[in-house]
Amino acid sequence: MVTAKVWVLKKHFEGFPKTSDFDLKKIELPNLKDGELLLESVFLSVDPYMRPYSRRDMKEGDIMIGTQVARVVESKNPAFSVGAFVVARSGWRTHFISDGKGLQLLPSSWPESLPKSLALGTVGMPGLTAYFGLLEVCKMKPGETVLVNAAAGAVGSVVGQLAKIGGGKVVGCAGSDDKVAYLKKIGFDEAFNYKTVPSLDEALRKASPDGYDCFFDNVGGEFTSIAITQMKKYGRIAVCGAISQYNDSVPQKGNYVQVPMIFKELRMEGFIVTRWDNRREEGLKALLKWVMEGKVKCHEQVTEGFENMPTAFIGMLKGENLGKAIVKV
Ligand SMILES: NC(=O)C1=CN([C@@H]2O[C@H](COP(=O)(O)OP(=O)(O)OC[C@H]3O[C@@H](n4cnc5c(N)ncnc54)[C@H](OP(=O)(O)O)[C@@H]3O)[C@@H](O)[C@H]2O)C=CC1
Ligand SMILES: CCCCCCC/C=C/C=O
Repeated sequence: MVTAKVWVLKKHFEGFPKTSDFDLKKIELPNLKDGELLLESVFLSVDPYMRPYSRRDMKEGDIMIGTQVARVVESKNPAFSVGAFVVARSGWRTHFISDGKGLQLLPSSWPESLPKSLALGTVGMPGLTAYFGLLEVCKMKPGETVLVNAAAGAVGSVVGQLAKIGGGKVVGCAGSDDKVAYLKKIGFDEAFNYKTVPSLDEALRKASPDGYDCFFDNVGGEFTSIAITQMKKYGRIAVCGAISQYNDSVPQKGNYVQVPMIFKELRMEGFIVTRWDNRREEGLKALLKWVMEGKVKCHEQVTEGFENMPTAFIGMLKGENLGKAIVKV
């Protein structure tokens, strides 16, 4: 008999999540039936989407949603052998039983030298978000200038590096001087700390006096209102995330987007990465290749211990992560 530890949403978040909104519980798992397998989480992901999706998809008492890299520890399913690693969407649990549906085996080409946790970051959902957002939503072309915010995070850091691979100029904004130094190290042409610049408008203008062809927006809110005025004619805005708004109890009121959109003839498109699930293999193959060639660098903010899941999640929302926020069980 295996005892799983799970984190449940004790109370829906009001404003910024608090550790008291979560409860750690234990669940006895039954013996396996034919076709089932027992998995043990090795790395778990904490992601911004958990904040808005918890309100939309969960009720109090539910196990927190989320993705992990897990190892098969027992199997009565011939498609999964003991010792294999999978990416699962099984929520915040140390152990779980699956019938195999929805589990994604790590590619057989996954190099031994590469941390498996990258399957939750650069070579996983956030990397795919950067890849399809830049390719299919921004439709970035060589020579264009790309702006990305939350640039030192899981998605943003990949966006900037892919824009460089694609022959663009890239400007990144992040919330600390260490993050800015990291962006310069991984090849961003311009980077600044949006929290300390006297004027965001001026900082954006200084970084690219001619304006921006593409804006990969991870933040929304006031940042977007200011950046949109500096788009070039026919610019494209990929609305990827709105993390500056996820914790609002009262919706923000900002400048409206219509006038700059009309006069600059902009295209602004929201997207969810799962739109390209049918091209997942293509995206992962490209990302894995660039990582192995050293063209895309990865950084992870690893929190040790399953008991620290809520702290890691809250820390990521506060901006404490450089690169992908991961919990190592
Ligand atoms: N559409 C889609 O399919 C997907 C969308 N997303 C979205 O992409 C965005 C980035 O996600 P991800 O890369 O995983 O997360 P990150 O690794 O970038 O972590 C979140 C970062 O957001 C920044 N941040 C937090 N609060 C604010 C704020 N009020 N204003 C500005 N920045 C803030 C912080 O960086 P800093 O220190 O720079 O402020 C923090 O480190 C999120 O909005 C997320 O919801 C992610 C995956 C898929
Ligand atoms: C791995 C589960 C599917 C994740 C989809 C994430 C979409 C994110 C939206 C905003 O953050």
